[in-house]
Parts: sequence; C-alpha cells; structure tokens
Amino acid sequence: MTTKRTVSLASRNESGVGAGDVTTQMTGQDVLANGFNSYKEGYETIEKSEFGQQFRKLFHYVLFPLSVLVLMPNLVMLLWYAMSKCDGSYSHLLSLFYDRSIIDVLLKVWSSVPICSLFSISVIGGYFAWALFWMKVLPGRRVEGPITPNGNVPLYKDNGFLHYTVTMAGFTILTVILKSFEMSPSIVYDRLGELLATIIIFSIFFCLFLYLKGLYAPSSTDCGKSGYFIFDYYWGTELYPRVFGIDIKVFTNCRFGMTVWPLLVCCYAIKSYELWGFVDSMIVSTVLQLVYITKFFIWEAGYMQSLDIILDRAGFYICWGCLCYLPALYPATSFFLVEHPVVLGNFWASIIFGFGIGSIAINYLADAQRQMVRGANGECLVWGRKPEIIRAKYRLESGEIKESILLASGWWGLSRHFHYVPEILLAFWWSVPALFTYLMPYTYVIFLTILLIHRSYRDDHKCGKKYGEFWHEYRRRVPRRIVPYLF
Ligand SMILES: NC(=O)C1=CN([C@@H]2O[C@H](COP(=O)(O)OP(=O)(O)OC[C@H]3O[C@@H](n4cnc5c(N)ncnc54)[C@H](OP(=O)(O)O)[C@@H]3O)[C@@H](O)[C@H]2O)C=CC1
Ligand SMILES: CC(C)CCC[C@@H](C)[C@H]1CC[C@H]2C3=CC=C4C[C@@H](O)CC[C@]4(C)[C@H]3CC[C@]12C
Repeated sequence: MTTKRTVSLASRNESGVGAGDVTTQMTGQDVLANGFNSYKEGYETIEKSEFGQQFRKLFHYVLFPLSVLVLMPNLVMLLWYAMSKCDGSYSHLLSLFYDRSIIDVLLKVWSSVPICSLFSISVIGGYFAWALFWMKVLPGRRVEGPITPNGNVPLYKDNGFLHYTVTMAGFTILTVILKSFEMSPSIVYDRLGELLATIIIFSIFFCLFLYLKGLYAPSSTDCGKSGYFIFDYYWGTELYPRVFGIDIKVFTNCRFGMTVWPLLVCCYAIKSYELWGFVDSMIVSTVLQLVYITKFFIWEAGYMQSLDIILDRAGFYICWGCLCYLPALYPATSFFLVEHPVVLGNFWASIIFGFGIGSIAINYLADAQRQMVRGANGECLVWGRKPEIIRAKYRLESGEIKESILLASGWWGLSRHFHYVPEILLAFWWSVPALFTYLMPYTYVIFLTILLIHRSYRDDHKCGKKYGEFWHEYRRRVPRRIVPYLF
C-alpha cells in the first residue's frame, strides 16, 4: 500500500501535450488502486482453488524451468545432429528413435563429438578474449537504460555497432590469413558439433556462477531469489550483473550471441562457396541476415529498453539461450543451404531479397517510431500527424510516481505488437530460398512465431501490472495484439 498522498497525474496542459492524451484525472492512490488492483483481480480469478494455486506454483517454479533445463541442451545437440548427420531431415532424425530409446539416441549424439577439445576451447576462448577486449576498449556514448522497479538507472557504453564492425573486419582479415596457410573458417561448419557441445557445458557452469553472484555479490539492488533453486537458476537472480565492469547481458546477448550469428552465417557461406561456387539462394539468405543483424547493432541502444533487458534476469533463459541456443538455431537456414543449394534465378532472388529488405525496414521503423516519440516527449509527427499518446503513470517500488509515453498511432496504432509481423516475415524471407522440400530451414521461423506470440502475452502482463488503467486504455484504443483486425 502507498501512503495516501495526492499526486496530480493529468498535467496534460502543464506539460503541453497534444490532443491524443488520456485526460484521466486521478490521485496517485486512485491510479494504484484502480489500475493495479483491477489487473490483479483478473489474474487472481484464475487461481480459484487451493489445489489450482499449488499446481500453478509447482508448474511455474519447478516443472516448467526443470523441463527447459533438461530439454534445451539436448534439443540443441539434436538440431545440430539433424542438420549435419541426417541430411537436414527431421524424419531421418526421428527414425533413429524407432529402434532405440531416447537415452540411447542422446548418448549417440553427444558421444559423436569430442567435448572440450583443444580446438573448441581455443576457438571459443579466443572469441571470448577478442569480444571482451573490444567491448572494454572501444569508445561509445553513455546511454541510460530505463529506470528499474527499484529505481536504478543502468548505464551502457553504446559501442555495439563499432564492435560488430571491428569483428567483421577482423574476420575478413583472418579469412585472408588462413587462406595463405591453405586453411579456411569453414572448419567451423565441419566442427560445429564439438563447438556447441563445449559452449553448452561451459554455459551451464557459467549460469551457476551468475546464480551465486546474484545471491552473494549482486551488482545492484535489482536482485533477489524466489526460494526455488530451479527457478532462480533458470530465471536468474540479478537483472543487471556486472563483472569487472562488464555488463553480462550485453556480453552474452549482443557481443556473443548476436555477433557469433553473422560470423557463423559467413563461415557457412564460405563453405558453400568452397563446395559449389556462387549459389544465389545462399547469397540472398546470407545478405538478408547480415542486413538484419547490422540493423540490430545500429539500434542496439534501443534493445536496452526491450523485455530481455528490462524484465528478464541474467539466468539460464537469457544467458544460456544467447550463448548456445541462438548460435545453433538462428543461422540454421544457412547451415542447411550448404548441403542443399538452390538456384533461384535473378527474378526470384530479387523478389525474395526485395520483400526481405522491406520487412527489415518496417521492423526497424516501428521500433524507431516508439523511441522517437518517447525521446521527443510526444512533440513530433508520426506519419505526418500529431501522435496519439497516453501519458501513463506508474509507481516504483519506493512509491515514487513516474510517467512514460504509450504511443497509440502510427505502427503502434495498428496493433499493440505490430512490429512482430515484419519480424516474422523477414525471417521467412531469408528461409524461403531453401524452398519447401524440408521443414528444417523453417525451424527458426516456427520458433520465432511461438516466441513472439508468447512474448506479446508476457508484455501485456508486464505492462498491465506496470501501468494499470493506462494500459487498459491503450488496449481499448488498440484492441488487436499482433495482427491488425485479426489477432
Ligand atoms: N528475433 C528474435 O528472436 C526476436 C526479435 N525481437 C525484436 O526485438 C525488438 C524488440 O522487441 P521486444 O523486446 O519484444 O519488445 P518491444 O521493443 O516492443 O518492447 C516492449 C516494451 O515497449 C514498451 N511499449 C509497449 N507498448 C508501447 C507503446 N504503444 N508505446 C511506447 N512504448 C510501448 C513497454 O515498455 P515500457 O516499460 O518502457 O513502457 C514494453 O514492455 C522488436 O523489433 C522485435 O521484433 C523480439 C523478440 C525476439
Ligand atoms: C528456452 C530458451 C533457452 C530460449 C532462449 C531464447 C533467447 C535466446 C531469445 C529470447 C528472445 C530473443 C531475442 C530478443 C530480441 C532480439 C532483438 C532482435 O532485433 C535481434 C534478436 C534478439 C536479440 C533475440 C535474441 C535471442 C533471444 C534473447
């Protein structure tokens, strides 16, 4: 409960905001009572019985995270095995299970590669050293992340794009040097299995370290535990852990996951070139992925305001996910194309490329629009008109009332997560060069669709809790979740 103090929450005219604002006049107490409680009530009706509550708790804190912890490392290795040893065919992979038990198949897969070999330790260790070095020394403007529920404002060095450029340049130089020794970075394609196995094992211990660090030496007050070890290990115990000044989530998500992805895509393209020469399907898919990743690094400061950073703690889900799952799955279409080259011809290659670039552009514009409106405090034009905005109030843990802008026009007026539509489409466009004979090249698009639908619910839940009645007002104005008029 907050102390009963009156706060004027609708200083619309004082702040000089335009016609699209919500004109709600409430006290701080009213907002917190009406907004937060109504949301909570809706949530609590689901948990009617004592049994229901207990089961929900058990599922949320133990069963679900435990399943993810057990399944994901094995699924990553099975994905690699299907890609490299089963001709990219899931039915071929499934046929292994006909005459063997699951354990036998998993043993076969894991034992087919050396774990922690000198090669894999050198490659992964070498990349870690490279990324940490440049992350530390490259300059960048200081960017403030959004204020956390505990009132902390995390600071970042915005050197992601520079880091990406230096790394891609370094990769090009390394490729030339290796060539003079008759070697090639395509060895990464040949030995991906042992690299994945090694990083999986390393990351499991790394997440344990993060769990302990959050409990015994947290970097800020945005930390804590639920009391369930499995859940805390899976979810993390700290929002913004730093080690020797290195922001762990920036490292795992951006300097590792998002940077290793383009490196792998390039290694696979080189392998394809070595096998077949120039193949247009590989080129289209590779260039679209590289444009998308370049866009990500241009927008990296914006990523610091996304769910991964402001809501998800540094645990197995995000850190293990970005160290292992992302490098295995996200470039999977390129891996597939190495052994399944397709000649598209200029016409289809240009059509696919054009749609891919269009989708990337719309996704970027939607993300940028929201940031622009917030940055300009609503004093700007959206699609040539004054933006419709909601000045949404929320309360920090300390009880302090803050204000944020919710944009309800432009891309954000079409649906509440319209930017997910081009995000899914762009992934489709870089997968479709593999055509439709196999399911494998669409694994990422399928995963992404599920992830983003689930994420839209998570975000609604988070924003409903944070903004209460203001979020409901936004939902009334923009009723569709992702697809305009439909869903
Ligand atoms: N390829 C992949 O695997 C994935 C890619 N993505 C992409 O990453 C990017 C970021 O997406 P994501 O992190 O999911 O979420 P968003 O960038 O949409 O961030 C969600 C946050 O934005 C704020 N917000 C919500 N609605 C509005 C509004 N109408 N006006 C202003 N602010 C609003 C809220 O934060 P606040 O608390 O600040 O109000 C909300 O929690 C997108 O381009 C997405 O497509 C996302 C997930 C997976
Ligand atoms: C079950 C888990 C192991 C699954 C782990 C999933 C994570 C690897 C991914 C979850 C959300 C993903 C991302 C969110 C937003 C992004 C911005 C976009 O422009 C680029 C991709 C990404 C950084 C993306 C990366 C993987 C996730 C963190």
